[in-house]
Amino acid sequence: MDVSSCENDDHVVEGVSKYGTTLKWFKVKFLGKGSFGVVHQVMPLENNNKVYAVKSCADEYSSSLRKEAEILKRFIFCHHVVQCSGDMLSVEHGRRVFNIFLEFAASGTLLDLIYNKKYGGKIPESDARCYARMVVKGLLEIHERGLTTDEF
Ligand SMILES: Nc1ncnc2c1ncn2[C@@H]1O[C@H](COP(=O)(O)OP(=O)(O)OP(=O)(O)O)[C@@H](O)[C@H]1O
Repeated sequence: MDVSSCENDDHVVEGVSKYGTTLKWFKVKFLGKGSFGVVHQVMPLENNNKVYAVKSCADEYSSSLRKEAEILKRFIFCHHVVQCSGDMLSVEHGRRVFNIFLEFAASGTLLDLIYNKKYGGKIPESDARCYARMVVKGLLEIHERGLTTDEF
């Protein structure tokens, strides 16, 4: 797989999948950083109606992110688990980068939501009940598909 010809612009990235398909995407903004990578809101160049959250890390340190992608792909069509629609390799600043394409959650994580302007650190009980229900439904879907903590 040759990804060395990919574009090297700060905002436009070209990725290639393991099947050889290519996609160019535009980094709209930085969303955050976690233990395994950095996350950007992105838009495919040829489809401006789609928005994804792309989590990326250097390919040589991508084993955890690859595992995350493999686990998420088992939860396709689960409404309460963030959807992963694939992964691609790109080259940025001369380095191979592993990227996973996630369903974009406009409000970010539950923690982001708690501290946003709307809630200012405290979620009212009625809304908290709704979020708790969503978390429990997600957990149920995860258990139904047989994921155990041994696989992490
Ligand atoms: N699918 C998404 N949609 C929108 N924002 C996201 C999405 N995934 C991650 N983010 C943003 O990027 C940040 C980093 O996410 P990431 O999943 O890498 O780490 P985390 O889950 O917050 O922490 P850790 O990896 O340490 O458990 C999040 O805090 C969130 O603000």
